[in-house]
Amino acid sequence: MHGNLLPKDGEVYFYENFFTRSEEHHLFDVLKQKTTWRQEPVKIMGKEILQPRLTALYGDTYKPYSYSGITMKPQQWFPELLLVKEKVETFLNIKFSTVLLNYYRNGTDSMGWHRDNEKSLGKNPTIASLSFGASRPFLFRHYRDRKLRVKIHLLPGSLLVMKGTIQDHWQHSLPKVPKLVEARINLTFRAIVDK
Ligand SMILES: O=C(O)CCC(=O)C(=O)O
Ligand SMILES: [Fe+2]
Repeated sequence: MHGNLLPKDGEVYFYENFFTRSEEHHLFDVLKQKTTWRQEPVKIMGKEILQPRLTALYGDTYKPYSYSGITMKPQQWFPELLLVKEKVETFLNIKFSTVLLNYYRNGTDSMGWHRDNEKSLGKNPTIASLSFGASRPFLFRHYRDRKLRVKIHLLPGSLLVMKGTIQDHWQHSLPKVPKLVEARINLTFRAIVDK
Protein backbone atom coordinates (compact mmCIF):
# COMPACT_ATOMS: atom_id res chain seq x y z
CA MET A 1 0.00 0.00 0.00
CA HIS A 2 2.67 2.49 0.92
CA GLY A 3 5.30 1.46 -1.64
CA ASN A 4 6.03 3.26 -4.90
CA LEU A 5 3.23 2.48 -7.39
CA LEU A 6 5.35 3.31 -10.48
CA PRO A 7 7.64 0.66 -11.99
CA LYS A 8 10.37 3.21 -12.94
CA ASP A 9 11.28 6.86 -13.56
CA GLY A 10 9.35 8.47 -10.70
CA GLU A 11 7.37 7.89 -7.54
CA VAL A 12 3.70 7.71 -6.58
CA TYR A 13 2.49 6.95 -3.06
CA PHE A 14 -1.13 6.47 -2.08
CA TYR A 15 -2.62 6.80 1.42
CA GLU A 16 -6.20 5.61 1.32
CA ASN A 17 -7.56 6.86 4.64
CA PHE A 18 -5.78 10.15 5.09
CA PHE A 19 -9.07 11.60 6.34
CA THR A 20 -11.79 9.69 8.19
CA ARG A 21 -15.17 9.34 6.48
CA SER A 22 -16.74 12.05 8.62
CA GLU A 23 -13.82 14.47 8.10
CA GLU A 24 -14.05 13.79 4.38
CA HIS A 25 -17.81 14.48 4.25
CA HIS A 26 -17.42 17.66 6.25
CA LEU A 27 -14.49 18.91 4.15
CA PHE A 28 -16.33 18.22 0.87
CA ASP A 29 -19.16 20.51 2.01
CA VAL A 30 -16.86 23.22 3.37
CA LEU A 31 -14.60 23.24 0.30
CA LYS A 32 -17.58 23.28 -2.05
CA GLN A 33 -19.16 26.24 -0.23
CA LYS A 34 -16.14 28.37 0.72
CA THR A 35 -14.04 28.11 -2.44
CA THR A 36 -14.56 30.75 -5.13
CA TRP A 37 -14.90 28.44 -8.12
CA ARG A 38 -14.49 29.58 -11.73
CA GLN A 39 -14.65 27.91 -15.10
CA GLU A 40 -11.54 29.18 -16.91
CA PRO A 41 -11.22 29.50 -20.67
CA VAL A 42 -8.30 27.74 -22.38
CA LYS A 43 -7.01 28.04 -25.93
CA ILE A 44 -6.96 24.75 -27.80
CA MET A 45 -5.55 25.00 -31.32
CA GLY A 46 -6.33 28.71 -31.43
CA LYS A 47 -9.90 28.31 -30.20
CA GLU A 48 -11.13 29.44 -26.79
CA ILE A 49 -13.10 26.82 -24.91
CA LEU A 50 -14.00 26.42 -21.25
CA GLN A 51 -12.12 23.88 -19.14
CA PRO A 52 -14.24 20.78 -18.37
CA ARG A 53 -14.17 21.47 -14.60
CA LEU A 54 -14.21 24.39 -12.16
CA THR A 55 -10.96 25.55 -10.58
CA ALA A 56 -9.52 27.89 -7.95
CA LEU A 57 -6.05 28.80 -6.73
CA TYR A 58 -5.09 29.73 -3.19
CA GLY A 59 -1.62 30.68 -2.02
CA ASP A 60 0.78 32.56 0.21
CA THR A 61 1.23 35.49 -2.19
CA TYR A 62 -0.78 37.25 -4.86
CA LYS A 63 1.82 36.31 -7.50
CA PRO A 64 0.07 34.81 -10.49
CA TYR A 65 0.66 31.15 -11.31
CA SER A 66 0.74 29.97 -14.92
CA TYR A 67 0.13 26.45 -16.13
CA SER A 68 -0.92 24.91 -19.42
CA GLY A 69 -1.53 28.28 -21.05
CA ILE A 70 -3.62 29.91 -18.34
CA THR A 71 -2.59 32.33 -15.60
CA MET A 72 -4.41 32.25 -12.28
CA LYS A 73 -4.33 34.80 -9.48
CA PRO A 74 -4.12 33.17 -6.05
CA GLN A 75 -6.73 33.99 -3.43
CA GLN A 76 -5.91 34.11 0.28
CA TRP A 77 -6.25 30.99 2.44
CA PHE A 78 -9.44 30.43 4.44
CA PRO A 79 -9.13 28.71 7.83
CA GLU A 80 -10.28 25.18 6.89
CA LEU A 81 -8.04 25.16 3.80
CA LEU A 82 -5.06 26.20 5.94
CA LEU A 83 -5.79 23.35 8.37
CA VAL A 84 -5.87 20.86 5.49
CA LYS A 85 -2.57 22.27 4.16
CA GLU A 86 -0.96 21.97 7.58
CA LYS A 87 -2.11 18.37 8.00
CA VAL A 88 -0.51 17.43 4.67
CA GLU A 89 2.66 19.40 5.45
CA THR A 90 3.07 17.72 8.83
CA PHE A 91 2.48 14.25 7.37
CA LEU A 92 4.98 14.73 4.51
CA ASN A 93 7.37 17.08 6.34
CA ILE A 94 7.27 19.52 3.39
CA LYS A 95 6.01 23.10 3.08
CA PHE A 96 3.63 24.07 0.29
CA SER A 97 2.92 27.61 -0.97
CA THR A 98 -0.02 27.03 -3.24
CA VAL A 99 -3.02 24.81 -3.82
CA LEU A 100 -4.89 24.28 -7.06
CA LEU A 101 -8.45 23.13 -6.45
CA ASN A 102 -10.49 21.25 -9.04
CA TYR A 103 -14.25 20.73 -8.90
CA TYR A 104 -15.50 17.96 -11.21
CA ARG A 105 -19.26 18.53 -11.32
CA ASN A 106 -19.96 15.00 -12.58
CA GLY A 107 -18.34 12.28 -14.67
CA THR A 108 -18.28 14.38 -17.83
CA ASP A 109 -15.84 16.81 -16.19
CA SER A 110 -12.25 15.64 -16.52
CA MET A 111 -8.57 16.53 -16.85
CA GLY A 112 -6.58 15.58 -19.95
CA TRP A 113 -3.10 14.11 -20.17
CA HIS A 114 -0.46 16.45 -18.80
CA ARG A 115 2.66 16.76 -16.68
CA ASP A 116 3.02 19.19 -13.80
CA ASN A 117 6.41 20.33 -15.02
CA GLU A 118 6.14 24.13 -15.02
CA LYS A 119 9.44 25.89 -14.36
CA SER A 120 7.90 27.58 -11.32
CA LEU A 121 7.68 24.20 -9.54
CA GLY A 122 11.43 23.61 -9.79
CA LYS A 123 13.09 20.27 -10.50
CA ASN A 124 11.46 17.08 -9.17
CA PRO A 125 8.57 18.78 -7.33
CA THR A 126 6.56 16.93 -4.72
CA ILE A 127 2.84 17.35 -5.38
CA ALA A 128 0.24 16.23 -2.83
CA SER A 129 -3.24 15.49 -4.15
CA LEU A 130 -6.34 15.07 -1.96
CA SER A 131 -9.69 13.64 -3.05
CA PHE A 132 -13.20 14.37 -1.71
CA GLY A 133 -16.61 13.26 -2.92
CA ALA A 134 -16.94 10.79 -5.81
CA SER A 135 -14.26 8.16 -6.51
CA ARG A 136 -12.61 8.59 -9.89
CA PRO A 137 -10.02 6.56 -11.77
CA PHE A 138 -6.66 8.27 -12.31
CA LEU A 139 -4.21 7.20 -14.99
CA PHE A 140 -0.46 7.46 -15.47
CA ARG A 141 1.29 6.76 -18.75
CA HIS A 142 5.00 6.81 -19.44
CA TYR A 143 5.86 9.74 -21.69
CA ARG A 144 8.09 7.77 -24.10
CA ASP A 145 6.85 4.23 -23.52
CA ARG A 146 3.11 4.94 -23.82
CA LYS A 147 2.09 1.33 -23.41
CA LEU A 148 3.36 1.53 -19.85
CA ARG A 149 0.33 2.56 -17.76
CA VAL A 150 -0.71 2.57 -14.10
CA LYS A 151 -4.31 3.04 -12.93
CA ILE A 152 -5.35 4.15 -9.43
CA HIS A 153 -8.80 4.67 -7.90
CA LEU A 154 -8.83 8.01 -6.12
CA LEU A 155 -11.06 7.29 -3.16
CA PRO A 156 -12.62 10.06 -1.05
CA GLY A 157 -10.39 10.99 1.88
CA SER A 158 -7.25 9.71 0.17
CA LEU A 159 -3.87 11.37 -0.35
CA LEU A 160 -1.80 10.74 -3.49
CA VAL A 161 1.80 11.94 -3.59
CA MET A 162 3.79 12.40 -6.82
CA LYS A 163 7.52 12.91 -6.38
CA GLY A 164 11.01 12.37 -7.74
CA THR A 165 11.40 12.42 -11.53
CA ILE A 166 7.75 11.54 -12.28
CA GLN A 167 6.94 14.87 -13.98
CA ASP A 168 9.83 14.38 -16.43
CA HIS A 169 8.77 10.88 -17.47
CA TRP A 170 5.06 10.34 -16.82
CA GLN A 171 1.81 12.07 -17.79
CA HIS A 172 -1.36 11.75 -15.74
CA SER A 173 -5.04 12.27 -16.46
CA LEU A 174 -8.47 12.06 -14.88
CA PRO A 175 -10.65 10.47 -17.59
CA LYS A 176 -14.37 10.99 -18.02
CA VAL A 177 -16.78 8.51 -16.42
CA PRO A 178 -19.89 9.41 -18.46
CA LYS A 179 -22.54 7.84 -16.20
CA LEU A 180 -21.25 9.30 -12.96
CA VAL A 181 -23.51 12.01 -11.50
CA GLU A 182 -21.69 12.77 -8.23
CA ALA A 183 -19.17 15.59 -7.87
CA ARG A 184 -15.52 15.27 -6.84
CA ILE A 185 -13.21 17.87 -5.33
CA ASN A 186 -9.44 17.60 -5.75
CA LEU A 187 -6.76 19.68 -4.06
CA THR A 188 -3.19 19.61 -5.39
CA PHE A 189 -0.66 21.24 -3.10
CA ARG A 190 2.47 22.61 -4.73
CA ALA A 191 5.54 24.58 -3.67
CA ILE A 192 6.21 27.47 -6.05
CA VAL A 193 9.92 28.20 -6.23
CA ASP A 194 10.66 31.93 -6.45
CA LYS A 195 13.06 32.98 -9.18
O1 LIG B 1 -8.10 15.76 -10.10
C1 LIG B 1 -7.04 15.16 -9.96
O2 LIG B 1 -6.93 14.22 -9.18
C2 LIG B 1 -5.82 15.54 -10.78
C3 LIG B 1 -5.52 16.98 -10.78
C4 LIG B 1 -4.24 17.29 -11.47
O3 LIG B 1 -3.59 16.46 -12.06
C5 LIG B 1 -3.74 18.65 -11.45
O4 LIG B 1 -4.41 19.54 -10.90
O5 LIG B 1 -2.64 18.90 -11.97
FE1 LIG C 1 -1.62 17.26 -12.58
